[in-house]
Amino acid sequence: MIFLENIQLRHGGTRRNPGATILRNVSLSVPDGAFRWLTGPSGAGKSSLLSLLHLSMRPAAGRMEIFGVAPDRASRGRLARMRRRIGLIPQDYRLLGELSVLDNVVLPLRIARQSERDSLREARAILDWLGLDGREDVLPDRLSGGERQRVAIARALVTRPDLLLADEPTNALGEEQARGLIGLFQHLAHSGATVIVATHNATLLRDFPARTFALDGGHIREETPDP
Ligand SMILES: Nc1ncnc2c1ncn2[C@@H]1O[C@H](COP(=O)(O)OP(=O)(O)OP(=O)(O)O)[C@@H](O)[C@H]1O
Repeated sequence: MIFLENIQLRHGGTRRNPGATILRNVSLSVPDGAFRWLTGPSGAGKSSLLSLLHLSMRPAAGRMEIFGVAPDRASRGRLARMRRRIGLIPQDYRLLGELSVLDNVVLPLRIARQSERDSLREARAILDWLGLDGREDVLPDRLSGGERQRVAIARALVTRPDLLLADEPTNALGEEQARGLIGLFQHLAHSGATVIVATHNATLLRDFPARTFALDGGHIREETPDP
């Protein structure tokens, strides 16, 4: 369960200068096992909201709970454990350039100290599903944009996160791949994960109807009901 109440988020603040307000009075709740779209014009605050939910940014004001825990009251160790339950597909992928495709995808499992054999098996299986078999040993800068995006997707999915945050996860993919991916995300939600996907893609929004948060100017302009 995700719960935000009157959240305010600022970027680039210092002690003297509080920085620009990016999110204003954002309140929302998302139950476990729900799929939600997040949409809105460029600069509306979608990536910032995902960073907040990824526990990469702290709100300047408001109340927040992820997995029933208020991050501002959690210990450092607890925060780290919460982060490990969250998968993020960033808009800019953030792959490690000196690591192969396979090592980028295995890394979160190594950090979680899973057995190396199981980790490699799981990473290979997900790379296969994403059509990246045969690309395991390649460095990210030798990949196409769509391949890079699929590596970022594999890295987020390999830990089987309880909360999956995806920032424009289909913008470098073909139509067929994009539809397959959203189908997979909805399947993950049916299996109990909470999935939030930021997109501008009107075709996907139409073809995969789900409750949608429409952000505009840093606040939720509209929350469409379940279709
Ligand atoms: N590190 C930063 N420092 C200061 N301002 C920032 C920073 N990152 C983003 N912003 C500002 O925050 C606002 C929201 O940006 P954000 O990237 O969250 O929007 P978005 O809805 O994801 O946009 P897009 O669809 O273009 O990705 C914008 O005005 C942006 O300029």
